Amino acid sequence: MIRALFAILDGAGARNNRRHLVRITVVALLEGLSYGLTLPVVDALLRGDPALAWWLTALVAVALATMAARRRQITGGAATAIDTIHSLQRRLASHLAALPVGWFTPTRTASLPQTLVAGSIAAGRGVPYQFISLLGGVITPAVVLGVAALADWRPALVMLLSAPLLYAVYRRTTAALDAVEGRTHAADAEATARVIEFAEAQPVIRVCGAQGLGRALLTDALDGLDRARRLDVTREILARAGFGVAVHLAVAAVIAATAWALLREPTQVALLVALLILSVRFAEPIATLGDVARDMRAGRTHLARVGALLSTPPLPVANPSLPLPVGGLDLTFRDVAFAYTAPASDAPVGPPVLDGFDLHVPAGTTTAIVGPSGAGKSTVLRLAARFADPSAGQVLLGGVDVRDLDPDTLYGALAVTLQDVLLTEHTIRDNILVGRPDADQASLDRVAALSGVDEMINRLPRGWDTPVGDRGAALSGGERQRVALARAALQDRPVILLDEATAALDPVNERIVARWIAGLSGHATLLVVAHQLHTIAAADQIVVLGDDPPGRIAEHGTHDELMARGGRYARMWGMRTAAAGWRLNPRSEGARS
Ligand SMILES: Nc1ncnc2c1ncn2[C@@H]1O[C@H](COP(=O)(O)OP(=O)(O)OP(=O)(O)O)[C@@H](O)[C@H]1O
Repeated sequence: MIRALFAILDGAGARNNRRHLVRITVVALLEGLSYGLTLPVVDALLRGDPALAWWLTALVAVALATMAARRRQITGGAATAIDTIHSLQRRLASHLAALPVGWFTPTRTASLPQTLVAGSIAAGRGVPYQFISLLGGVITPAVVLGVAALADWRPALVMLLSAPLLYAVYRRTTAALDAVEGRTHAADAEATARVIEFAEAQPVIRVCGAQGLGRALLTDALDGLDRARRLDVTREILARAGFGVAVHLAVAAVIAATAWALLREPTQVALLVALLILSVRFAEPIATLGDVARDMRAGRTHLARVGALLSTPPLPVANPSLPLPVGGLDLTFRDVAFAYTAPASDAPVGPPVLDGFDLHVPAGTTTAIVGPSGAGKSTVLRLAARFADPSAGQVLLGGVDVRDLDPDTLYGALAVTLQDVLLTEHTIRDNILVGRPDADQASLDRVAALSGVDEMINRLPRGWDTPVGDRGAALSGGERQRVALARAALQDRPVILLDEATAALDPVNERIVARWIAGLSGHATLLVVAHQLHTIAAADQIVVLGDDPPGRIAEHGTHDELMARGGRYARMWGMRTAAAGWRLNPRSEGARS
């Protein structure tokens, strides 16, 4: 555990905890000495030895020193724990911010609160609270053993022999419990992910009448957790009982050895009594190890998780000092291949989504990507934003491979609006200001007008100060997209990536997106994934991502060029235009207007 703890501490944290280990060691030594002094005191008392006064004075002096050292240990322990928790949580937060976006799968995300909170608390408690028992359980008996050896070697030898045996029992029981704890945590994370999924999917589950299926998935996960916990508790009880029996057997052996050695020597009765008292003192601190075993085991598991998280490599940057060219930036995909991989391994989970994909978006121009659902349009944007890296080929921003750019440089050049708009539980103003916190009201008004947010502000009673609710739940899909568009426009970045929200497929939002694109084109390099062809008809370049062969551009050109060609794009346009003409007629449902 100590290795796991020091492996995750930074320099200052390690120094603090090392200093505190010294305090604990001093207390444990003094405690062992005061236990040990009971031997000469009892011996002198029973013999009527005049040296009793000296031994008593020594015992009182050591007891006072122990009290003072313990006081220092308690105050120092609290400060060490608080500092450790605080600095570790900060490190974990900044490490998380540097991890690749693809790392955040639902199961990993579900276990994060436990790793962040329970993990850092375990690190904080490790030395100040758990090592007290651990070191006390080792150092204090060692001192007692030393004192016993000075009086008589036979009980001391039994104590010495029992120590490795007790240690072996302790290691064996904790190792078995570690394995169970690991399984419990995995079941815990799985159940948490299922609970979140179950809660979030409620509307779909109810509308589809799939309550039974939803509940079955949830109860399966909870049953798994229940089984793991039962096993955990059973093993815990057996382990504690086993260790307790081992400690009592050790005490019995010491008492038997003492009695066997000294009972036949009537002159040594005083020493016999003193050694019997000492043998109990020997076992006492060891027995407490059993009590803290669960805590220590849980602590070790939490520390291992924190260690694993901290050792997850951050987004690799090949050449972080490379700067971007000043001014407009072009975006190039050069012979890119990409397949999604399983979270736990690098094994592809399906066929390549992109294969031999080439695209050049000149600086200051607008390129739109269209194509059938699942063709890989959003994936192109994810690669441009480096939410994932291609398995082959390159994505170049301003001529520089995005893998060579420090994340601050890369994200300093990009504004990204995804299909699933992410808003935080603050006001409309706060959510837009995330893009540029120091922006003035004039800038806010400008982007609000460009993104259709002005209409919302005028309509909503609290205007700019309207809370958007949990993840923007108080706004419609189209309204959420408008806030996100305003945020991206406020960022004023040379490159803007927009994945149109399918939740905003209505003529009003379509016009808003078209106006937003027109307002920014020429000022920034725009790459837009479009679900509404009308929003991107004015784009400088439209690329159609095909599914035959998949992951490649089937055709590209301007709207007029593609229409004149009469290929895929023209067919898509024709279908969308035809679909737009359909409406429900009260008299003949499905009739064309
Ligand atoms: N995280 C993921 N893990 C595994 N496969 C994924 C993941 N995300 C997307 N895919 C798969 O990759 C393919 C391309 O997905 P992508 O989201 O890029 O398509 P799209 O063209 O944007 O679709 P849509 O128009 O429906 O949004 C799809 O087959 C999809 O199932």
